[in-house]
Amino acid sequence: MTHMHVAGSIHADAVTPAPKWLQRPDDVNAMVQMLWSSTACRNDDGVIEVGGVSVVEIADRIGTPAYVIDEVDFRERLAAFRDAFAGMKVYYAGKSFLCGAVVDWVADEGMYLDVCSHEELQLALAAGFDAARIGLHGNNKSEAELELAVTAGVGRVVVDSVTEIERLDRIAQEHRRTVPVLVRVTAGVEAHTHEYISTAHEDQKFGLAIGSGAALDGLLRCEQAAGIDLRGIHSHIGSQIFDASGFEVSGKRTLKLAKQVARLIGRELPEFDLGGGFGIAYTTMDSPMTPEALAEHLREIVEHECRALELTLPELSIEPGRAISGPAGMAVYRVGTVKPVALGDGIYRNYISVDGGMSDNIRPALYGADYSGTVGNRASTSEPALGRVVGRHCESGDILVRDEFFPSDITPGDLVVIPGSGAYSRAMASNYNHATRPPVVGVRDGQITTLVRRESIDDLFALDPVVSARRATTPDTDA
Ligand SMILES: Cc1ncc(COP(=O)(O)O)c(C=O)c1O
Ligand SMILES: N[C@@H](CCCC[NH3+])C(=O)O
Repeated sequence: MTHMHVAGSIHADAVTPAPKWLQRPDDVNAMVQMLWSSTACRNDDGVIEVGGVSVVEIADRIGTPAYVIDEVDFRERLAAFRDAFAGMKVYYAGKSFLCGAVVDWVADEGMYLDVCSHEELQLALAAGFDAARIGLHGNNKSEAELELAVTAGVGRVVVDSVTEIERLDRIAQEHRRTVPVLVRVTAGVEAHTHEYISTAHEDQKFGLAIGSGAALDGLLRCEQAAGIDLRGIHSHIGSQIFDASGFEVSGKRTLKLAKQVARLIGRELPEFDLGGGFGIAYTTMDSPMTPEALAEHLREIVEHECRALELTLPELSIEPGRAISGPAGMAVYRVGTVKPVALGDGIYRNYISVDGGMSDNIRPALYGADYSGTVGNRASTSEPALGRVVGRHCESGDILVRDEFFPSDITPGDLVVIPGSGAYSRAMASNYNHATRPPVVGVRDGQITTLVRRESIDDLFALDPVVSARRATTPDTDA
């Protein structure tokens, strides 16, 4: 077992018994509350409600598994970043979760949008988002993708290699445009997070390394490119980061590079993007910073360095994704089987199998990510028992919640609700074992709205020419 935490329930009076070191109800409640979106609560019947809708109603009407987004909470988090970072541009990182409704919410809150693929760019434009407020990322942007960025007039392209600089310059010139560009650099920082979501060390695919001189070379190439308007530097150190020290080191190294560039090109670069990566609480072991605290830290770091280097303060921007979409979402599953497995010394663990799994949340399998969970359809007074929520896929690593206390009377038909599921869950969902990807519903003021519909088996069959052809010629036996 890695560690214990409580996710349990939402109200102090119903909190699942906490470990000994966490016995003060106020502490428990505050930490547990952090995991959930702002309108989530357990109602008088012991059922979890969000946006004024009970998870029982959601499960009955929409089915399970389902992702549920608390619209009020999502918008509050957008606004909290916008206000805390006033004077800076806040780009919502669409990779964490993007759909038409989210594009609208980002636009309504007056914010910017970070897209990192041709498809995300197409979605944002199809949903009517102002191209000038879009930033495009990606380490291997295609010709078609860059062409769309140029012709649509995206606000900035963050370039990631010399090949891309040459490609973008050519495309921009073909269209007689000049494209605003930031150069993504790696500052050689070891961010305190999982290796696969750490992006500022130099031996990986993103960015141009400061240490080797590649970043300086890329910046100078951009400055000389007729199709490129070099605006500044971009540095993203990684994701699910709680500690500002990584930003401090990368800020120092990046601004030193900005100074060096300013000397060589005879002008200061007007923009600097610090990336995203701000951590959220998946369990009570995590303690995220507020947007206000983050803004203060990041401002201080940049102001201090600029003063020391005698640089004018550039226009700053950030790209939070998870910190906005993550806590706004929860996943709802139906329990299918409960299997107690003896661990020795009279201890057992309940393997709680639900109707989803690694196809709708790959993060535990991919990063060893830890989640919390609770029974959502009822409160229980039964003794807590150690549980592991597992999916229905053909993998023993198909785990959704590794260690959590659930009521010992948890039973098939119960609903398991997993908070913190708004980011990188639906966005990274797959069709493994031909699973159909779950829907995303928005809840607000007692209403359920489909944000992304559930995939059907017909959607999957339609991708398969053999099955499609045979179905077309086989009489319908269901009739
Ligand atoms: C360049 C860039 N910006 C922003 C983000 C968003 O990260 P997060 O969702 O952790 O805030 C990422 C993902 O790690 C990224 O690679
Ligand atoms: N997908 C990752 C973070 C995104 C990394 C993007 N550079 C996660 O679930 O934590």
